[in-house]
Amino acid sequence: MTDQLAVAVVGASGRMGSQACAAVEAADGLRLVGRYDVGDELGDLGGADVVVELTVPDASPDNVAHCVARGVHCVVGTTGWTPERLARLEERLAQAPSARTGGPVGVLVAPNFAIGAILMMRFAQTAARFYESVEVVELHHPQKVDAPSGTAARTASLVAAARAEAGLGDVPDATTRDELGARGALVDGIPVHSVRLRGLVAHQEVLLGGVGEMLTIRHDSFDRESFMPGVLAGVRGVADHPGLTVGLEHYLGLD
Ligand SMILES: NC(=O)C1=CN([C@@H]2O[C@H](COP(=O)(O)OP(=O)(O)OC[C@H]3O[C@@H](n4cnc5c(N)ncnc54)[C@H](O)[C@@H]3O)[C@@H](O)[C@H]2O)C=CC1
Ligand SMILES: O=C(O)C1=N[C@H](C(=O)O)C[C@H](O)C1
Repeated sequence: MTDQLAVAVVGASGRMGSQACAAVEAADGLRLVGRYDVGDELGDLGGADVVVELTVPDASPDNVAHCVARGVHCVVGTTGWTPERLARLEERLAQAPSARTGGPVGVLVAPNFAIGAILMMRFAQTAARFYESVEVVELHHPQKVDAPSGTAARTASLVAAARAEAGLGDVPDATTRDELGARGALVDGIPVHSVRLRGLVAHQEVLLGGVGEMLTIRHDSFDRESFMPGVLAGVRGVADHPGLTVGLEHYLGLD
C-alpha cells in the first residue's frame, strides 16, 4: 500500500474535479487522500504527493503556488494560464523545496487532457504552413466561464508560431468595419470564435483555407470521461518531468 502515489484533487466538487476523484479512486497504484473545494484550507493537502488542480482561472495560480511551496507536484487542467502567470510559476518552481517524492517538483499545465484534442493541436500545427487562411472555432457547454477556451488559445498560439516560422504573414481579411466583433477574437493574429450551446461538452474545429480548398480538423469530447486517461497519465508522469511543462503531448512522446 505504501508505494501507492497519494493524490489530492482541488476543485473536487466541480464537473471535472468530481470525475477526476472517481478516476483516481479506480486507478491502480493511486490513492485519493484529499478532496478540496472553495473555502477549504489546503494545509498539507492530506499528505498528497500529487495534486490535480481543476478550479477557476483566478484561483488556480494561488492553489498551484501553495502546492509547489510544499514540494507537491501539480497536474493543472484549469484554464487562464497567461504567459505572465506561467513565468511567475517558473520563478516559484526555481525556489521550491524538494518534492515529497524526492527530486525537483514538477508542474504540468495541460490545456486539454483528451488525446484527440492533443492530436488536433499537433495536426493543426503541422498543417499551418501550407494554408494562407486559418480560423479556430471552439464550441462548449454554456456553464463555461472563460472564452476563448484554453485549448483554442493554445491552438491559435501554436498555429501562429508555425506560420511565423514558415514566413507566412497575416491571414487575409478585407474587413474594415466590425463594430459588433463578428470576426471573433484575435489570438496571436489568429481569429478565434466561441460558441456556447446547451447540449455540448467540448468541441473545436480548426479551419484551414487555401486556393480552391479547405481542410477542417475537428475534435469532439462528448463526455468528460475523455479527459480522464490524460489526467491519470499526468499524475503518473509528473514526478519524472521536473519544472514546468505546458501540454500533455510532452508526456506522450510527441515532442
Ligand atoms: N484541461 C482539460 O482537459 C480540461 C480543463 N477544464 C478546465 O477545468 C476548469 C474546471 O472546469 P469544470 O470542472 O467544468 O468547472 P466547475 O465550475 O464545474 O468546477 C470548478 C470547481 O472549482 C471550485 N473552486 C472555485 N474556486 C476554488 C478555489 N479557490 N479553491 C478550490 N476550489 C475552487 C468550484 O467550487 C467548483 O467546484 C476550467 O478552467 C475548465 O476550463 C475543463 C475540462 C477539461
Ligand atoms: O471548460 C471546459 O469544459 C473545458 N475547458 C478546457 C478549455 O478551456 O480548453 C478544455 C476543454 O475544452 C473543456
